[in-house]
Amino acid sequence: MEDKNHKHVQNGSCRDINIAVLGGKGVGKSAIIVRYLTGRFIGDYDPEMEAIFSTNIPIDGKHYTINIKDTTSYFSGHDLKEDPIFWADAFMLVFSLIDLASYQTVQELVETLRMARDDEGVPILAAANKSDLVHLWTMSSVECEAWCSGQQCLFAEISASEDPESIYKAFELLCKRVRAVHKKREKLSWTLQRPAVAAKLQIRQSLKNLAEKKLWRTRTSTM
Ligand SMILES: Nc1nc2c(ncn2[C@@H]2O[C@H](COP(=O)(O)OP(=O)(O)OP(=O)(O)O)[C@@H](O)[C@H]2O)c(=O)[nH]1
Repeated sequence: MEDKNHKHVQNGSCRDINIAVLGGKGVGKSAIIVRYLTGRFIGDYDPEMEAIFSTNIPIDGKHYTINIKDTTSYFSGHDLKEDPIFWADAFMLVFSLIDLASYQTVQELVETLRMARDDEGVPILAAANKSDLVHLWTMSSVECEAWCSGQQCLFAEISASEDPESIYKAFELLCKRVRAVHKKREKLSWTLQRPAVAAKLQIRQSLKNLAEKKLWRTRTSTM
């Protein structure tokens, strides 16, 4: 996504990827974004600040503009404002490995976002931050990862203060997943614009439905 020195590359025609960074209070949302965009770790941020930051980067040879929304804290899925939910192409849900409540917030957020956007296949990455404070962890990173995989969420263990590489990799993973979703959508719309292909697919689907119906009838008649 970036060159070897993690310099963000500026270039001409770009597609946009909007990423909303959500999570509980003090989990490190601003620290992660600043680390990603500037390569630096800064100790304190204005907690009221809500802003969008942009950068141009290449992903697999194509140029993208990544817009990152730093949101103020959301303590539960019910407090979530609608704005970032429908603005984003992908979500980075941050929790702190030293704050169990922040993990529960992320679990609630996954449920809320799935309900709001699931049919669109919007990628979600759960970012377990503050991995450097290993002596203070209140949960097992392995268990968090297992939960995420059960929810079809991406997972990354990161540290904004000590491990910049982990932050770059997490954003890269998320952007690549967005690109895969875009590609799938483009392929679908290409297919739907070609009546002959669409008709072929429809016939194939009807035959499949028919076969399933027959199988179901056979099963129920032998019960
Ligand atoms: N040790 C350690 N501290 C971190 C890390 N990331 C953030 N912090 C610290 O955690 C505190 C909160 O970080 P912020 O980036 O302000 O967190 P936030 O989620 O944006 O906070 P709110 O906007 O108030 O919800 C700050 O004191 C950061 O220095 C990390 O990876 N390791």
